Amino acid sequence: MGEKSNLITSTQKIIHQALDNLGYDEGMYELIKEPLRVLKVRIPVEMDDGSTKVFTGYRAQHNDAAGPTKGGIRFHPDVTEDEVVALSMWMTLKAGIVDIPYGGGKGGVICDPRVMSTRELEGVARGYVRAVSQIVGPTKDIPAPDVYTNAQVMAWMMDEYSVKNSDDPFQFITGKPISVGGSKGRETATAMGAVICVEQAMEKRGIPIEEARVVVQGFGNAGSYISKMLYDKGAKIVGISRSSRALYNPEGIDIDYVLDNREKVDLADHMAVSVLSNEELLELDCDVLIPAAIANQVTELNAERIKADIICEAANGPTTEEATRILTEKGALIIPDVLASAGGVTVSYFEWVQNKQGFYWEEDEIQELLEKKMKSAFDTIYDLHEARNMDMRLAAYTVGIKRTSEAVRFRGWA
Ligand SMILES: NC(=O)C1=CN([C@@H]2O[C@H](COP(=O)(O)OP(=O)(O)OC[C@H]3O[C@@H](n4cnc5c(N)ncnc54)[C@H](O)[C@@H]3O)[C@@H](O)[C@H]2O)C=CC1
Ligand SMILES: O=C(O)CCC(=O)C(=O)O
Repeated sequence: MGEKSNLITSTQKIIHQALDNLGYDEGMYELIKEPLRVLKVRIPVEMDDGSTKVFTGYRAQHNDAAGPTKGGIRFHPDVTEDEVVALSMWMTLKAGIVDIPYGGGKGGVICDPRVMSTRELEGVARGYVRAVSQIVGPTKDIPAPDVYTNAQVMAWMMDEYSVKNSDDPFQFITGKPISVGGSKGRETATAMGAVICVEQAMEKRGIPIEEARVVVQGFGNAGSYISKMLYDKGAKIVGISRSSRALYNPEGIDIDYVLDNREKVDLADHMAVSVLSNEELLELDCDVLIPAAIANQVTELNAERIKADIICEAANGPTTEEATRILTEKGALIIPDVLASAGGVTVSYFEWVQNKQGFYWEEDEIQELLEKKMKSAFDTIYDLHEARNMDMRLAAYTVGIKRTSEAVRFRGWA
């Protein structure tokens, strides 16, 4: 069994424990341990050289008892069905944690946008929507951005959906550009949610933000805004990375400079005391480590050497089960992915609501609502972790699975 399959088995194990905590029987677990639906699709795309390439994609719908399924679509060469399945289960947990009326869904296409032209990327985006069109829609399953997909990709997807569904196509997908029904604050929402959690955790650990040394892995949508927000609040960002390499400077990296120059100088090597690998980055001396890239980064192979006191999982699935055990035993406070990265889906929900009502809120209103949801979610999970002496991940799963399991029971499905 590969590493990705471990994503499913470890998720199932914790969901099982969470359902036990809530007093459910095996029947509930039998239903919830797997998605209700998984669709595999083939997407033919005409490439720039005139050839046709067929891409493989997936859409998993974990459970829609509590509402339509919801979750991002990732374009990445390492996408697998197992990964998409695990990601859809985590989306159910996120929706439960921030208390919004969705179940979990997730999609992915095996492709590498870094080596594709804009035209080819648009072909994959539109082809994916045509391929999954039977099972998605504003009342069934609402996609959103994830790794290597962004607002432009969401706009192409919405436009493709509008070809066959001309009524209110904005409600089909979230994370869109503002001019086509996007929400203010969605682009920064995942980062803002994670930063709110980091601040709450620092308070618990007595670390003043101005004294905090922070390492962030990944400098995309989540990682770059997290770095900028914490930098603006006075934290020292001592390490950052992209897939190719990482920068370290114990005196702190000028994040404004990196953001202003990222196209020109990539990750601004000259600002670093050392240029490292992504593996070395994770082991740097710091107070807060924020994996914000891909899954399976902190494992039993490096967990002992992780020095951070707080690990905030802005990425989905960055820490394995064994690594969670090692870090928890070492006394680290883990803010699990299903909590730390729930800001994105929260503001996606606000976007969907705004699309439905046709009235749009200001950014400060969105941020206020997001802050309220994230703070309340953090407090509920942290209090359960303390009161019942369970690790933060199990506490988060216990809170997160409640909404869907209750909906399943009320509907008589299990
Ligand atoms: N964008 C969103 O709203 C949400 C994103 N997330 C999660 O946050 C994480 C990052 O997503 P985004 O920032 O949206 O993606 P993105 O595509 O904007 O950025 C991904 C970043 O990860 C880096 N990366 C890719 N492969 C890597 C590797 N092998 N080693 C180290 N770094 C690598 C890339 O260089 C890039 O900096 C993912 O796990 C995603 O599922 C979670 C919730 C919502
Ligand atoms: O914004 C959304 O609906 C989903 C975001 C997502 O895919 C995630 O939280 O992993």
